[in-house]
Amino acid sequence: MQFFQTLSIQSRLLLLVIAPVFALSCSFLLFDFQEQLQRDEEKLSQHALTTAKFLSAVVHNQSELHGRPYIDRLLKASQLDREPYLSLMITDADNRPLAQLGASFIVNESLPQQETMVMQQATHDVTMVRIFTSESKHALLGFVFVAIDKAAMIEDHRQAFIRNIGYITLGLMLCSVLVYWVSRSISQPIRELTAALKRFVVGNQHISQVKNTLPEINSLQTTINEISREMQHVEADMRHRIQDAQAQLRYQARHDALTGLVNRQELERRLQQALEDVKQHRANHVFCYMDLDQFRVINDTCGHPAGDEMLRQISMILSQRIRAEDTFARLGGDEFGLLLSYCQVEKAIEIAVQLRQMVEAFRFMHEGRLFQTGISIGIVEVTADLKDVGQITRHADAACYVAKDNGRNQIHLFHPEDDVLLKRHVEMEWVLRINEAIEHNDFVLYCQGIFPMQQKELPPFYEILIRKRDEHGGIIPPAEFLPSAERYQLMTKIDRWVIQHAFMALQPLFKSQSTTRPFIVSINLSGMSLGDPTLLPYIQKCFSNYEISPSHVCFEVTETSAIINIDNTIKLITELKAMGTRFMLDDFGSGMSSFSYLKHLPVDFLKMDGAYVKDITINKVDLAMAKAIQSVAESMGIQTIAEYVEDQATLDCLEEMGVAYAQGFYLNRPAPLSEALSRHFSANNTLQKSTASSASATTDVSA
Ligand SMILES: Nc1nc2c(ncn2[C@@H]2O[C@H](COP(=O)(O)OP(=O)(O)OP(=O)(O)O)[C@@H](O)[C@H]2O)c(=O)[nH]1
Repeated sequence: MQFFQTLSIQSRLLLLVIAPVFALSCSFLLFDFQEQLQRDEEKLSQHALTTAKFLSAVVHNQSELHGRPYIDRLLKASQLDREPYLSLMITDADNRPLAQLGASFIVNESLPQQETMVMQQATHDVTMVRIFTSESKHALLGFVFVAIDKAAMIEDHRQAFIRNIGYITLGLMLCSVLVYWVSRSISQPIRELTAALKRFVVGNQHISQVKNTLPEINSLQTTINEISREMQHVEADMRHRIQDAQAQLRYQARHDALTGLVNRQELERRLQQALEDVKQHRANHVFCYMDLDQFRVINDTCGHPAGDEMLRQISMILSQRIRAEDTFARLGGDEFGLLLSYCQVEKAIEIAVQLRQMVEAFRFMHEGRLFQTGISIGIVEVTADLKDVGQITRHADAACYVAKDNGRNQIHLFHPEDDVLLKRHVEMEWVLRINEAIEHNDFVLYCQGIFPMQQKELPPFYEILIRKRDEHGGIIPPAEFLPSAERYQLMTKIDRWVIQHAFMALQPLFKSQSTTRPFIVSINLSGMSLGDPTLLPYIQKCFSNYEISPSHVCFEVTETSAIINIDNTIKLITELKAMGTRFMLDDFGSGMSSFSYLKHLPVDFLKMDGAYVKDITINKVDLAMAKAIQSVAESMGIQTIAEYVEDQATLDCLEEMGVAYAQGFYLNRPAPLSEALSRHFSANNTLQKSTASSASATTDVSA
């Protein structure tokens, strides 16, 4: 059964049709062979007996044998000569042959006394009849023997049987060809369909097949052809949709959804091409940065959708004046960019004037009210000395700022001094934002661990770092706002905010858990705070308000700011140290006269400037500097801290040198204060490498 299941349709049909027919035919022939043989044998026996008796009667009626010629004629008349299996012999009383017909045979047995008898004689059945005289003495005249040659008869039947088997085999072979042809007409289309379906599976939807004469296969093929056609339609449809979607995505990626103008990314790409063109072929291109004047008035009085409508209308009007080879883009909000290709500055100014006039002449109607606006345009020529696209847009932005500053609805060609003006403007904006952040508590405290290397049982430090939250919940790094804060004397405010909020956050922890896993927080003080005489009482008040032990706090002062305010700094350090607070000299080694001032500053720790630590394993001078700092600190009983530790080799080198503490991305990255401290209480905070959980932090610039 198992074997049968593995056979193909063709093999199964051949097996089912040919094998039984062959077996049946052979059985039938065999049966027929035996029947025929038996019938012939009986018929011949009967014939032999009748013939023998006939001859014996004839001979008997003649009373004597009339010589050989008579007997021969008699024999001829017996019709035996037509029968191939019979032979006949007449003998005299002494069994000497008198006449013979057919094959010769010898009766060599002693003859029985019966008058008629059938004897088995080798391959012959011999019928014997005694011939007597008809007179009363009843004397024996002779014998008539009729023999059946059974061997010859069997041989003839056997050959006939073999011939018949041959005919049957031939017939079956023809039949096999027919069966093969029929089965092939079934299996072939199935094979073709299977192959087509396999191609279909790997993505070729063209599975149409030639028509087949078998109705069942035909119906299957028709169905599959229909599926194929349907799939081809679906595929073509899908391909079109995908192409449409891709085209739409490509369009959306390059265009502004509100106005349909090119967007900032596309404009920057074209600006890049223009810059390369200028550098390679000295082409003339001009870029204009345009900003609508007092646009927020429309938004505020008519609502955002009306503002959108106005932006759409102005975009449409200005587009009409812009040449096909130019790029007019919306950069966001009410800002537009215009790249004038192959255009001289004079011509660009002319175009800008026309655009400004068009905006001036435009009236926006909303709910029966008419609004008028202006546009400020900054122009910058794309020249080969410009570094990149960023510089082109910054210059254009600066020129536009000057145009606004000149009273709005103006055109201004970029001048290098404009950058300074813009920078100042940005800084002024930061002043506003920092004051707002202090008021609304929009700063966030982060911290980074500082771990002991020599005496691992010592408590770690956590340096408090400041970040600002933006309007979208993102985090702004301190490098963005601290320079402005320093320039506009906001650092004392920021330092106080940090001290107060760090103490507020740490108060419950110091109360409950500081004894189980002690740690020290390290807070940066700016140069401006060091010069502020009211800082000391402020810190003292915070210690008492938040019940923080001064021994849990360390203040970091930079070498340069300490030097500038040396007297105040020494006073502050001395007073706070008397209460138990520790001090750390930050960025040590960055100033020219670091060592000479060190002996005047009673600090507990020295933080080596990261610039030496970073390349300590590859730069011999840095290594020598670090060793010198370590050696001086050791001789003064001051412990050292190395920042910017970024790999194991640096860590090993510092440990071997005797540096007491290490800080850096290799150990841990800055993380929100609460997150870092909960890690402190849940983990073993001796020296350990940074983990993925702290990867959220950004590049650090200490506050
Ligand atoms: N309707 C609408 N307003 C937007 C969109 N994007 C930004 N704005 C608003 O556009 C205004 C841009 O104002 P600014 O360019 O900063 O200032 P202004 O009022 O135009 O004043 P000046 O530029 O100083 O002349 C802000 O009120 C934004 O809220 C926008 O897609 N649709």
